[in-house]
Amino acid sequence: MAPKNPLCLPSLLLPLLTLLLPQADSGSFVVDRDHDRFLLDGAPFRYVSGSLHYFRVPRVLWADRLFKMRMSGLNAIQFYVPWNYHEPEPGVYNFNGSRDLFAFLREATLANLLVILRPGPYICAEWDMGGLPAWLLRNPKIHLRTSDPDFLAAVDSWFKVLLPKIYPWLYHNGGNIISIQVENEYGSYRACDMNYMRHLAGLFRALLGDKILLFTTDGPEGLKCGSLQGLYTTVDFGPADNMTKTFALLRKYEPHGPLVNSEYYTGWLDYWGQNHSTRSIPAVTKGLENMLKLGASVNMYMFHGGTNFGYWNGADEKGRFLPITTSYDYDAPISESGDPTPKLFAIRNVISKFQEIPLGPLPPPSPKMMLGPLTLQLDGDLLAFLDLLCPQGPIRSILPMTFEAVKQDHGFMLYRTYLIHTVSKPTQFWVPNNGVHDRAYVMVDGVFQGVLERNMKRNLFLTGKMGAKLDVLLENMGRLSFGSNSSDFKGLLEPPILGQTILTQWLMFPLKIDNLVKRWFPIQLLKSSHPQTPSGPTFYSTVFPIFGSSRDTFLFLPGWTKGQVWINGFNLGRYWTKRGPQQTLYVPRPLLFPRGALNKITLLELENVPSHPQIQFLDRPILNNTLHKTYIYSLSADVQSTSEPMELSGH
Ligand SMILES: CCCCNC(=S)N1C[C@H](O)[C@@H](O)[C@@H](O)[C@H]1CO
Repeated sequence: MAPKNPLCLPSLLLPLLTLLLPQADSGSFVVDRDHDRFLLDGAPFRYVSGSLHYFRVPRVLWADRLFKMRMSGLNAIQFYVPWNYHEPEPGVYNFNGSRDLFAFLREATLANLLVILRPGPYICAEWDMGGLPAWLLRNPKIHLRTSDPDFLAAVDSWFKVLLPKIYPWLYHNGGNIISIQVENEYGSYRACDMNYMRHLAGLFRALLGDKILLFTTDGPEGLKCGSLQGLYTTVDFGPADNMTKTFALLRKYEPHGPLVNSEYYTGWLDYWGQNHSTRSIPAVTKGLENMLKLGASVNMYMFHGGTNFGYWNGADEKGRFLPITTSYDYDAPISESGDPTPKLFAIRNVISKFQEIPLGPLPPPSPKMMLGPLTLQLDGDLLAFLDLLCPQGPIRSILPMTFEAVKQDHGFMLYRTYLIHTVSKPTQFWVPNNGVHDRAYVMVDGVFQGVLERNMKRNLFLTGKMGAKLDVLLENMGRLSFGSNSSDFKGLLEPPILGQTILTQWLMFPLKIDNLVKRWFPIQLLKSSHPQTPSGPTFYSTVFPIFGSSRDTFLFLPGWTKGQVWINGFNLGRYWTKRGPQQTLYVPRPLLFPRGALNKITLLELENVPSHPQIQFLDRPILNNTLHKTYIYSLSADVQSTSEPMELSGH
């Protein structure tokens, strides 16, 4: 399967040498401007493609998802490469396990699917910082997505590692990659720096050779600044947009060649605290059929969304900071748990009018598991484990430092100071210039006082004796992934104020929570000898066996407020039961140990624990908490509805 590099030449030399060496009769994928179409190996070709993101699906499930996409009638897939997923630190690269994108390319080949690759460097995708690594912000003056030499140096260094690895996978080299996108909707970015786009185009050509089709994608309003001479221009729009007008606009940039919609939205993303997004089947299928009738090539975004595991979700800012939910179900044709939906069959039916569909049935939905309720034990307040969570000890500074300044990219950091005088009357504690990025959980001498949140007007009043410990746990809820006009630094961006006093002399504790949870697994911590009354961020856990085989399931946390979950040491993602709309977290079956082996679940609850610290595993997702109200009453009378009304309120 490995594409051609018969002489095992140094990967950087390959593109140059292919210019000299006669090419074996390898494949070709080109634009035929005379007939407004693509040609694949000389024959007319139209792709019907779907997006799925390997970085949102456990590796053992890739083949399953790709098979279902092929059986849906797709002949290609499209996916991004998140830079921050593969270069966790400058010069440190990770292409292993679920980050082995070359294994994913191999699986796509086995599924008989061509590939449209989108390596960025910026990808948006509701992914943390749109795929750009947070360590870029250790240089606070860097101008992202511009010809800023510091930014370009990091981009060059990354692409000089990635693109030579991609080169053998190009279609004309025997691989399955038929086209490659440069940047992502650059026309929607304020900078509009054509030197940057030209630099990228030159870099891609130098490292990938002159045969691969390079293209750009923009919304209609972005075509002016996002397109570039020498890169094939494509557009993105959804079912509610005017296809005729949008393609007419595209023709101003590509008078000849195939019409391409690189992102036809089959659904949409979800934000914590907002209604669950859906797109209707008739709207989606009508728009798809109209484009296919025109002979356009279409990529459906998303065909399978998957999950924002860990801390990987991004965020948007629309007057308010809006983090993306853990579920990236996207109301896509293949559900978050990999099940074909009615939307998939409707789309498959449309495709069958235009091209051959593989014979045979779609696999049925996977069997699901219900379990519980399970009661969790209190392991202890987060503060009780500070030495283990920050073994190297705190960083001391007069003013608070950002996550980036202390080289903590994701998760949580504890900021500690001491009251220099007694505050006997309730006194306002706040951070000027909206400086909480993104949520602050405030404790005085270990007693939880409440929460401050970015872009949310909320007052918090404290009292405390001179010398009392003031702890502020800062949660990074994910970096802006779209349209941000400035870098999204995380942490306490300004020194907090208590009454009239600016608080200085801070200790910063970057918290390695994932390392500790992994160390705790699989043992069950001894019950804390002195049962505390939990206050503020607190760890809970339990162990449980699954008899028989493990199955997909959905973790439901009735009565819990907000926090993070780990299953067998794997960071499943964030929950925010109190805010919704997502009420359950998808648990992929490969994460669970079958046949009686003990599984361990650990929660870090950040705010308030229910009177009964229980969890359940359900056989269906709850992504729209109005559904939750009806469903939960049919589940069991003793589990009260926990979510608030849909609009943002309270915690
Ligand atoms: C609120 C819209 C955020 C901007 N994103 C848009 S328009 N989209 C285009 C973008 O290219 C893609 O990566 C996804 O981010 C998609 C939305 O799912």
